[in-house]
Amino acid sequence: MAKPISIEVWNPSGKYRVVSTKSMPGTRWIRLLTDNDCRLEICTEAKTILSVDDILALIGDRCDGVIGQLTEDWGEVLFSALKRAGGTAFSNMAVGYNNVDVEAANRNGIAVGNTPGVLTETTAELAASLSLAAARRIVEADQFMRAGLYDGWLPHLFVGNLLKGQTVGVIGAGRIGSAYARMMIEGFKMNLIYYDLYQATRLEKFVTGKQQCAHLLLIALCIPPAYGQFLKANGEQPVTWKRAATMEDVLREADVISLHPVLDKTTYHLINPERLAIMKKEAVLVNASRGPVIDEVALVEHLKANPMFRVGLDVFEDEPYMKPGLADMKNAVVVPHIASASKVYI
Ligand SMILES: NC(=O)c1ccc[n+]([C@@H]2O[C@H](COP(=O)([O-])OP(=O)(O)OC[C@H]3O[C@@H](n4cnc5c(N)ncnc54)[C@H](O)[C@@H]3O)[C@@H](O)[C@H]2O)c1
Ligand SMILES: O=C(O)[C@H](O)CO
Repeated sequence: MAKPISIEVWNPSGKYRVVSTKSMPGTRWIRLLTDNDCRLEICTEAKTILSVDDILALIGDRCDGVIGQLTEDWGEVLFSALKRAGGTAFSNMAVGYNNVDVEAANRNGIAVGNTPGVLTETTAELAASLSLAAARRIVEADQFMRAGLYDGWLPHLFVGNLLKGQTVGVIGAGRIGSAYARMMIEGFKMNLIYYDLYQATRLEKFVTGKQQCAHLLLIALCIPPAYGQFLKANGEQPVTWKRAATMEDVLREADVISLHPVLDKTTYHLINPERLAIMKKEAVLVNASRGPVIDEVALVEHLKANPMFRVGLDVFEDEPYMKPGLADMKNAVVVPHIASASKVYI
Protein backbone atom coordinates (compact mmCIF):
# COMPACT_ATOMS: atom_id res chain seq x y z
CA MET A 1 0.00 0.00 0.00
CA ALA A 2 1.42 3.39 -1.00
CA LYS A 3 2.06 5.86 1.82
CA PRO A 4 -0.39 8.79 2.17
CA ILE A 5 0.74 12.03 0.59
CA SER A 6 0.00 15.61 1.57
CA ILE A 7 -3.06 17.42 0.24
CA GLU A 8 -4.92 20.71 0.54
CA VAL A 9 -8.73 20.42 0.78
CA TRP A 10 -11.35 22.79 -0.65
CA ASN A 11 -15.06 22.50 0.16
CA PRO A 12 -14.68 19.50 2.54
CA SER A 13 -18.42 18.72 2.53
CA GLY A 14 -18.70 18.55 -1.30
CA LYS A 15 -20.55 15.52 -2.67
CA TYR A 16 -18.06 14.57 -5.42
CA ARG A 17 -14.44 13.90 -4.54
CA VAL A 18 -12.09 15.34 -7.18
CA VAL A 19 -8.31 15.08 -6.93
CA SER A 20 -5.83 17.35 -8.66
CA THR A 21 -2.34 15.90 -8.72
CA LYS A 22 -0.83 19.42 -8.83
CA SER A 23 -1.71 22.92 -7.80
CA MET A 24 -2.56 24.88 -10.97
CA PRO A 25 -2.49 28.62 -11.77
CA GLY A 26 -5.46 30.84 -10.85
CA THR A 27 -8.53 30.13 -8.74
CA ARG A 28 -11.30 29.93 -11.35
CA TRP A 29 -10.94 26.19 -11.76
CA ILE A 30 -11.21 25.74 -7.97
CA ARG A 31 -14.38 27.87 -7.86
CA LEU A 32 -15.87 25.98 -10.79
CA LEU A 33 -15.45 22.67 -8.99
CA THR A 34 -16.50 23.81 -5.52
CA ASP A 35 -19.55 25.65 -6.92
CA ASN A 36 -20.57 22.32 -8.44
CA ASP A 37 -20.57 20.44 -5.14
CA CYS A 38 -17.08 18.98 -5.46
CA ARG A 39 -14.72 18.36 -2.58
CA LEU A 40 -11.39 19.24 -4.19
CA GLU A 41 -8.15 17.74 -2.94
CA ILE A 42 -4.98 19.27 -4.37
CA CYS A 43 -1.75 17.33 -3.90
CA THR A 44 0.87 19.52 -2.19
CA GLU A 45 3.80 17.10 -2.28
CA ALA A 46 7.04 18.92 -3.08
CA LYS A 47 8.26 16.36 -5.64
CA THR A 48 7.79 17.45 -9.26
CA ILE A 49 6.86 14.13 -10.86
CA LEU A 50 4.43 11.88 -8.99
CA SER A 51 4.81 8.12 -9.36
CA VAL A 52 1.96 5.76 -10.16
CA ASP A 53 2.04 4.71 -6.47
CA ASP A 54 1.72 8.33 -5.35
CA ILE A 55 -1.34 8.76 -7.58
CA LEU A 56 -2.85 5.47 -6.39
CA ALA A 57 -2.58 6.83 -2.84
CA LEU A 58 -4.30 10.04 -3.95
CA ILE A 59 -7.16 8.17 -5.66
CA GLY A 60 -7.75 6.04 -2.55
CA ASP A 61 -11.01 4.10 -2.09
CA ARG A 62 -13.42 6.72 -3.36
CA CYS A 63 -12.72 9.26 -6.08
CA ASP A 64 -15.06 10.69 -8.72
CA GLY A 65 -12.51 12.34 -10.97
CA VAL A 66 -8.85 13.31 -11.32
CA ILE A 67 -7.07 16.26 -12.93
CA GLY A 68 -3.57 15.10 -13.87
CA GLN A 69 -0.42 16.26 -15.61
CA LEU A 70 1.56 15.30 -18.72
CA THR A 71 4.40 14.01 -16.53
CA GLU A 72 2.18 11.19 -15.23
CA ASP A 73 1.72 7.74 -16.69
CA TRP A 74 -2.04 7.32 -17.10
CA GLY A 75 -2.47 3.68 -18.13
CA GLU A 76 -4.34 0.55 -17.06
CA VAL A 77 -3.11 0.66 -13.44
CA LEU A 78 -4.43 4.16 -12.73
CA PHE A 79 -7.60 3.94 -14.81
CA SER A 80 -8.63 0.63 -13.23
CA ALA A 81 -7.92 2.08 -9.76
CA LEU A 82 -10.03 5.13 -10.61
CA LYS A 83 -12.84 2.87 -11.81
CA ARG A 84 -12.69 0.79 -8.58
CA ALA A 85 -12.91 4.06 -6.62
CA GLY A 86 -16.14 4.92 -8.48
CA GLY A 87 -14.48 7.47 -10.78
CA THR A 88 -15.78 8.41 -14.21
CA ALA A 89 -13.52 11.20 -15.50
CA PHE A 90 -9.85 12.06 -15.99
CA SER A 91 -8.66 15.40 -17.26
CA ASN A 92 -5.11 15.89 -18.59
CA MET A 93 -3.89 19.45 -18.09
CA ALA A 94 -2.16 19.46 -21.48
CA VAL A 95 -2.81 19.65 -25.18
CA GLY A 96 -0.71 16.54 -25.84
CA TYR A 97 -2.10 13.33 -24.36
CA ASN A 98 0.64 10.89 -25.30
CA ASN A 99 0.95 10.13 -21.55
CA VAL A 100 -2.62 8.80 -21.57
CA ASP A 101 -3.56 5.31 -22.71
CA VAL A 102 -6.98 6.22 -24.12
CA GLU A 103 -7.83 2.56 -24.81
CA ALA A 104 -7.24 1.73 -21.14
CA ALA A 105 -9.48 4.64 -20.18
CA ASN A 106 -12.20 3.35 -22.53
CA ARG A 107 -11.90 -0.20 -21.15
CA ASN A 108 -12.49 1.18 -17.68
CA GLY A 109 -15.30 3.53 -18.67
CA ILE A 110 -13.36 6.68 -17.80
CA ALA A 111 -13.99 9.77 -19.93
CA VAL A 112 -10.77 11.63 -20.80
CA GLY A 113 -10.35 15.36 -21.40
CA ASN A 114 -7.41 17.49 -22.54
CA THR A 115 -6.91 21.18 -23.33
CA PRO A 116 -6.68 21.62 -27.12
CA GLY A 117 -6.48 25.17 -28.41
CA VAL A 118 -5.60 27.03 -25.23
CA LEU A 119 -1.84 26.94 -25.84
CA THR A 120 -1.73 27.61 -29.56
CA GLU A 121 -0.31 31.13 -29.57
CA THR A 122 1.93 30.72 -26.51
CA THR A 123 3.55 27.58 -27.97
CA ALA A 124 3.91 29.14 -31.42
CA GLU A 125 5.54 32.22 -29.85
CA LEU A 126 8.01 30.05 -27.96
CA ALA A 127 8.85 28.13 -31.15
CA ALA A 128 9.38 31.49 -32.88
CA SER A 129 11.61 32.61 -29.97
CA LEU A 130 13.69 29.44 -30.25
CA SER A 131 13.95 29.89 -34.02
CA LEU A 132 15.32 33.40 -33.57
CA ALA A 133 17.55 32.52 -30.64
CA ALA A 134 19.10 29.64 -32.57
CA ALA A 135 19.37 31.48 -35.91
CA ARG A 136 20.93 34.58 -34.36
CA ARG A 137 23.02 32.73 -31.74
CA ILE A 138 21.50 34.72 -28.88
CA VAL A 139 22.43 32.34 -26.05
CA GLU A 140 26.03 31.91 -27.21
CA ALA A 141 26.41 35.68 -27.54
CA ASP A 142 24.85 36.26 -24.11
CA GLN A 143 27.25 33.79 -22.50
CA PHE A 144 30.18 35.47 -24.29
CA MET A 145 29.15 38.88 -22.92
CA ARG A 146 28.70 37.63 -19.37
CA ALA A 147 32.05 35.86 -19.48
CA GLY A 148 33.70 39.26 -20.10
CA LEU A 149 35.01 38.16 -23.51
CA TYR A 150 33.66 41.08 -25.54
CA ASP A 151 36.56 43.44 -26.27
CA GLY A 152 35.08 45.33 -29.20
CA TRP A 153 32.97 45.01 -32.35
CA LEU A 154 34.28 42.74 -35.08
CA PRO A 155 32.85 42.05 -38.56
CA HIS A 156 32.67 38.27 -37.94
CA LEU A 157 31.42 38.28 -34.37
CA PHE A 158 28.51 35.81 -33.93
CA VAL A 159 27.36 35.87 -37.52
CA GLY A 160 24.06 33.98 -37.70
CA ASN A 161 21.33 33.33 -40.28
CA LEU A 162 19.11 36.11 -41.63
CA LEU A 163 15.55 34.76 -41.79
CA LYS A 164 14.11 37.18 -44.33
CA GLY A 165 13.65 35.48 -47.69
CA GLN A 166 14.61 32.04 -46.32
CA THR A 167 12.21 29.09 -46.19
CA VAL A 168 10.44 28.02 -43.02
CA GLY A 169 9.43 24.37 -42.87
CA VAL A 170 6.62 23.18 -40.63
CA ILE A 171 6.04 19.51 -39.88
CA GLY A 172 2.59 19.09 -38.37
CA ALA A 173 0.63 22.12 -39.54
CA GLY A 174 -2.22 21.83 -37.05
CA ARG A 175 -3.21 24.58 -34.62
CA ILE A 176 0.28 25.37 -33.31
CA GLY A 177 2.20 24.63 -36.51
CA SER A 178 -0.11 26.93 -38.48
CA ALA A 179 0.10 29.73 -35.90
CA TYR A 180 3.90 29.44 -35.95
CA ALA A 181 3.95 29.48 -39.76
CA ARG A 182 1.90 32.69 -39.81
CA MET A 183 4.29 34.34 -37.37
CA MET A 184 7.33 33.43 -39.43
CA ILE A 185 5.75 34.39 -42.76
CA GLU A 186 4.34 37.70 -41.60
CA GLY A 187 7.06 38.57 -39.11
CA PHE A 188 10.12 37.64 -41.12
CA LYS A 189 8.86 37.40 -44.69
CA MET A 190 9.85 33.76 -44.96
CA ASN A 191 8.57 31.40 -47.64
CA LEU A 192 6.64 28.37 -46.37
CA ILE A 193 6.89 24.67 -47.01
CA TYR A 194 4.83 22.34 -44.81
CA TYR A 195 4.12 18.65 -44.37
CA ASP A 196 1.04 17.25 -42.69
CA LEU A 197 -1.16 14.23 -43.22
CA TYR A 198 -3.98 16.66 -43.92
CA GLN A 199 -4.17 19.79 -45.99
CA ALA A 200 -3.85 22.93 -43.83
CA THR A 201 -6.62 24.70 -45.71
CA ARG A 202 -6.94 27.60 -43.30
CA LEU A 203 -3.22 28.26 -43.37
CA GLU A 204 -3.19 28.12 -47.15
CA LYS A 205 -6.16 30.46 -47.34
CA PHE A 206 -4.52 32.83 -44.90
CA VAL A 207 -1.40 32.99 -47.00
CA THR A 208 -2.88 32.93 -50.48
CA GLY A 209 -6.63 32.59 -50.57
CA LYS A 210 -5.92 29.83 -53.12
CA GLN A 211 -5.77 26.03 -53.06
CA GLN A 212 -2.41 24.29 -52.84
CA CYS A 213 0.01 23.95 -55.72
CA ALA A 214 1.75 20.59 -55.62
CA HIS A 215 4.81 21.47 -57.70
CA LEU A 216 7.28 24.32 -57.66
CA LEU A 217 6.53 25.02 -61.31
CA LEU A 218 2.85 25.43 -60.51
CA ILE A 219 3.68 27.68 -57.60
CA ALA A 220 5.60 29.92 -59.94
CA LEU A 221 2.46 30.12 -62.09
CA CYS A 222 0.14 30.81 -59.16
CA ILE A 223 -1.30 34.21 -58.49
CA PRO A 224 0.91 35.73 -55.76
CA PRO A 225 -0.44 35.13 -52.25
CA ALA A 226 -2.46 37.80 -50.45
CA TYR A 227 0.40 38.66 -48.13
CA GLY A 228 2.70 38.38 -51.11
CA GLN A 229 0.54 40.87 -52.99
CA PHE A 230 0.81 43.22 -50.06
CA LEU A 231 4.59 42.90 -50.07
CA LYS A 232 4.71 43.31 -53.84
CA ALA A 233 2.60 46.43 -53.66
CA ASN A 234 5.22 47.79 -51.29
CA GLY A 235 8.04 47.00 -53.66
CA GLU A 236 9.18 43.88 -51.76
CA GLN A 237 9.73 40.28 -52.82
CA PRO A 238 6.44 38.34 -52.39
CA VAL A 239 6.46 35.25 -50.13
CA THR A 240 5.61 31.78 -51.52
CA TRP A 241 4.24 28.60 -50.01
CA LYS A 242 4.04 24.89 -50.76
CA ARG A 243 2.48 21.76 -49.30
CA ALA A 244 5.21 19.13 -49.53
CA ALA A 245 4.41 15.64 -50.78
CA THR A 246 6.88 14.13 -48.31
CA MET A 247 8.49 15.12 -45.05
CA GLU A 248 11.87 14.68 -46.72
CA ASP A 249 11.01 17.53 -49.12
CA VAL A 250 10.61 19.85 -46.13
CA LEU A 251 13.85 18.68 -44.55
CA ARG A 252 15.81 19.17 -47.79
CA GLU A 253 14.37 22.57 -48.71
CA ALA A 254 13.78 24.48 -45.50
CA ASP A 255 16.27 26.70 -43.68
CA VAL A 256 14.31 26.69 -40.41
CA ILE A 257 12.22 23.63 -39.54
CA SER A 258 9.78 23.53 -36.66
CA LEU A 259 8.16 20.31 -35.44
CA HIS A 260 4.54 20.46 -34.31
CA PRO A 261 2.96 17.01 -34.75
CA VAL A 262 1.27 15.00 -32.02
CA LEU A 263 3.49 12.29 -30.50
CA ASP A 264 2.31 8.83 -31.51
CA LYS A 265 3.75 5.72 -33.15
CA THR A 266 3.99 7.53 -36.51
CA THR A 267 5.99 10.47 -35.16
CA TYR A 268 8.28 8.71 -32.66
CA HIS A 269 11.89 9.44 -33.78
CA LEU A 270 10.52 11.18 -36.84
CA ILE A 271 13.85 13.02 -36.89
CA ASN A 272 16.43 10.22 -37.12
CA PRO A 273 20.03 10.00 -38.45
CA GLU A 274 18.90 9.54 -42.06
CA ARG A 275 16.62 12.56 -41.97
CA LEU A 276 19.18 14.73 -40.16
CA ALA A 277 21.62 13.88 -42.93
CA ILE A 278 19.40 15.35 -45.66
CA MET A 279 18.92 18.69 -43.89
CA LYS A 280 20.95 21.73 -44.88
CA LYS A 281 24.26 21.99 -43.00
CA GLU A 282 23.26 25.42 -41.63
CA ALA A 283 19.61 24.63 -40.94
CA VAL A 284 17.83 25.48 -37.70
CA LEU A 285 15.65 22.75 -36.16
CA VAL A 286 13.07 23.62 -33.50
CA ASN A 287 11.03 21.27 -31.35
CA ALA A 288 8.22 22.45 -29.07
CA SER A 289 6.02 19.37 -29.61
CA ARG A 290 7.23 16.32 -27.69
CA GLY A 291 10.83 15.19 -27.07
CA PRO A 292 10.63 11.66 -28.54
CA VAL A 293 9.76 13.12 -31.96
CA ILE A 294 13.56 13.55 -32.24
CA ASP A 295 16.13 10.78 -31.77
CA GLU A 296 18.11 12.92 -29.31
CA VAL A 297 21.25 10.74 -29.32
CA ALA A 298 21.43 11.10 -33.12
CA LEU A 299 20.81 14.83 -32.77
CA VAL A 300 23.79 15.25 -30.41
CA GLU A 301 26.03 13.44 -32.91
CA HIS A 302 24.71 15.65 -35.71
CA LEU A 303 25.33 18.83 -33.70
CA LYS A 304 28.89 17.71 -32.99
CA ALA A 305 29.59 16.96 -36.66
CA ASN A 306 27.87 20.12 -37.97
CA PRO A 307 28.73 23.15 -35.83
CA MET A 308 26.69 25.50 -38.04
CA PHE A 309 23.55 23.38 -37.64
CA ARG A 310 21.50 24.73 -34.74
CA VAL A 311 18.59 23.55 -32.64
CA GLY A 312 16.10 25.15 -30.31
CA LEU A 313 14.50 22.66 -27.94
CA ASP A 314 11.65 23.10 -25.48
CA VAL A 315 11.12 19.35 -25.04
CA PHE A 316 13.43 16.37 -24.55
CA GLU A 317 13.30 12.65 -25.12
CA ASP A 318 13.65 11.67 -21.43
CA GLU A 319 12.39 14.71 -19.59
CA PRO A 320 13.62 16.11 -17.29
CA TYR A 321 16.97 14.75 -18.54
CA MET A 322 18.98 15.64 -21.62
CA LYS A 323 20.89 12.99 -23.53
CA PRO A 324 24.64 12.97 -22.77
CA GLY A 325 26.51 15.73 -24.58
CA LEU A 326 23.54 17.95 -25.43
CA ALA A 327 24.21 20.42 -22.61
CA ASP A 328 27.76 20.96 -23.94
CA MET A 329 26.65 21.90 -27.44
CA LYS A 330 27.00 25.61 -28.19
CA ASN A 331 24.75 25.17 -31.23
CA ALA A 332 21.79 24.10 -29.06
CA VAL A 333 19.38 26.41 -27.27
CA VAL A 334 17.58 24.47 -24.55
CA VAL A 335 14.68 25.56 -22.31
CA PRO A 336 12.71 23.46 -19.79
CA HIS A 337 9.32 22.83 -21.48
CA ILE A 338 8.11 26.42 -21.02
CA ALA A 339 6.01 26.90 -24.16
CA SER A 340 2.82 27.14 -22.09
CA ALA A 341 4.40 29.34 -19.40
CA SER A 342 3.01 32.75 -20.32
CA LYS A 343 0.53 35.12 -18.69
CA VAL A 344 -2.50 36.42 -20.53
CA TYR A 345 -3.32 40.10 -20.07
CA ILE A 346 -6.85 40.99 -21.06
N1 LIG B 1 5.86 22.48 -25.61
C1 LIG B 1 4.68 22.65 -25.04
O1 LIG B 1 4.53 23.15 -23.94
C2 LIG B 1 3.44 22.27 -25.83
C3 LIG B 1 2.27 23.01 -25.65
C4 LIG B 1 1.13 22.61 -26.35
C5 LIG B 1 1.19 21.51 -27.20
N2 LIG B 1 2.37 20.84 -27.36
C6 LIG B 1 2.47 19.70 -28.29
O2 LIG B 1 2.12 20.16 -29.59
C7 LIG B 1 1.36 19.16 -30.23
C8 LIG B 1 0.53 19.77 -31.33
O3 LIG B 1 -0.50 20.57 -30.77
P1 LIG B 1 -1.65 21.19 -31.71
O4 LIG B 1 -2.59 21.88 -30.80
O5 LIG B 1 -1.03 21.94 -32.83
O6 LIG B 1 -2.30 19.84 -32.25
P2 LIG B 1 -3.05 19.60 -33.63
O7 LIG B 1 -3.75 18.30 -33.48
O8 LIG B 1 -3.84 20.80 -34.00
O9 LIG B 1 -1.85 19.47 -34.69
C9 LIG B 1 -1.06 18.33 -34.82
C10 LIG B 1 -0.85 18.11 -36.31
O10 LIG B 1 0.09 17.03 -36.47
C11 LIG B 1 -0.31 16.34 -37.64
N3 LIG B 1 0.29 15.01 -37.67
C12 LIG B 1 -0.06 13.90 -37.00
N4 LIG B 1 0.73 12.88 -37.34
C13 LIG B 1 1.61 13.37 -38.25
C14 LIG B 1 2.67 12.78 -39.00
N5 LIG B 1 2.98 11.49 -38.87
N6 LIG B 1 3.36 13.57 -39.84
C15 LIG B 1 3.04 14.89 -39.98
N7 LIG B 1 2.03 15.48 -39.32
C16 LIG B 1 1.32 14.72 -38.47
C17 LIG B 1 -1.83 16.30 -37.54
O11 LIG B 1 -2.44 15.99 -38.78
C18 LIG B 1 -2.13 17.70 -37.05
O12 LIG B 1 -2.37 18.61 -38.09
C19 LIG B 1 0.56 18.51 -29.06
O13 LIG B 1 0.14 17.21 -29.36
C20 LIG B 1 1.54 18.55 -27.92
O14 LIG B 1 2.25 17.36 -27.87
C21 LIG B 1 3.49 21.20 -26.69
O1 LIG C 1 0.84 19.61 -24.28
C1 LIG C 1 0.85 20.57 -23.52
O2 LIG C 1 -0.20 21.14 -23.15
C2 LIG C 1 2.13 21.16 -23.04
O3 LIG C 1 3.22 20.36 -23.34
C3 LIG C 1 2.08 21.50 -21.58
O4 LIG C 1 2.36 22.79 -21.40
